Amino acid sequence: RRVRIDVVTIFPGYLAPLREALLGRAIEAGLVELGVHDLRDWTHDVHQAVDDSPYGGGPGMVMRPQVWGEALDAVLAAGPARLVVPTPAGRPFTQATAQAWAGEERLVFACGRYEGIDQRVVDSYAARMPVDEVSIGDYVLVGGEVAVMVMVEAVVRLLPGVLGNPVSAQEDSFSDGLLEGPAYTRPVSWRGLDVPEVLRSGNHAAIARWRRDRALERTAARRPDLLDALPEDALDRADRAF
Ligand SMILES: NC(=S)c1ccno1
Repeated sequence: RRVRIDVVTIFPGYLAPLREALLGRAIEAGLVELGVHDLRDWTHDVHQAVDDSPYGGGPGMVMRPQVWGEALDAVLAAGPARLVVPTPAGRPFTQATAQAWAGEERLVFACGRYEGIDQRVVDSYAARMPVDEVSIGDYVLVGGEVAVMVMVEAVVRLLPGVLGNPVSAQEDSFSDGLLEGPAYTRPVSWRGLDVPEVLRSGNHAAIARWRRDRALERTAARRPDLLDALPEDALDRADRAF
């Protein structure tokens, strides 16, 4: 099953890293198809204007609906898709979002400047297809391109055949609702710091318990909100003892 991903942007070169390394290999292996389109290809004026000043006044510029409408009509002509618009004003993009989108056949990402795309673009397409305005975090970027790369990587790594070891996608941070704990590899001692004994004990129950305790400890310290969001039965007695 291949996924088709299209990205519309005024900075197509910004998306070049998607063709590197793991994602590049997934594209070459035919696990994912990637199309990057320059929004300015759908302008008709000599200045290739893609934005204009906002009605109601205020700082910055807003991206023009006509250009976006022609671009998205052209890209969407290839078939139904989920339209994704990265924006700081969006719903949070999480691992659950990535899991859900990994099941889609087609994703189209519209990269807008931070000041945004004329709302009528989202409103007109939302009438006939799924449209998600999502945020990768509470900070402001210059445009949506970096956010699209984050989301494409989070989705594509979940596709069958992309990760060498698919189990790790299941055991990701967040898959059990907790942050992952610390990881270690050789040498046993490095700059006076030793690998925790238990990890070399061969006692798999003790190792699992230690790892769970470290995940609970880290989650409580860094992301208490994730602990609060855990379902009632997620923590067993040993967890609670922790
Ligand atoms: N936080 C997100 S998704 C964003 C897009 C543009 N600027 O910030």
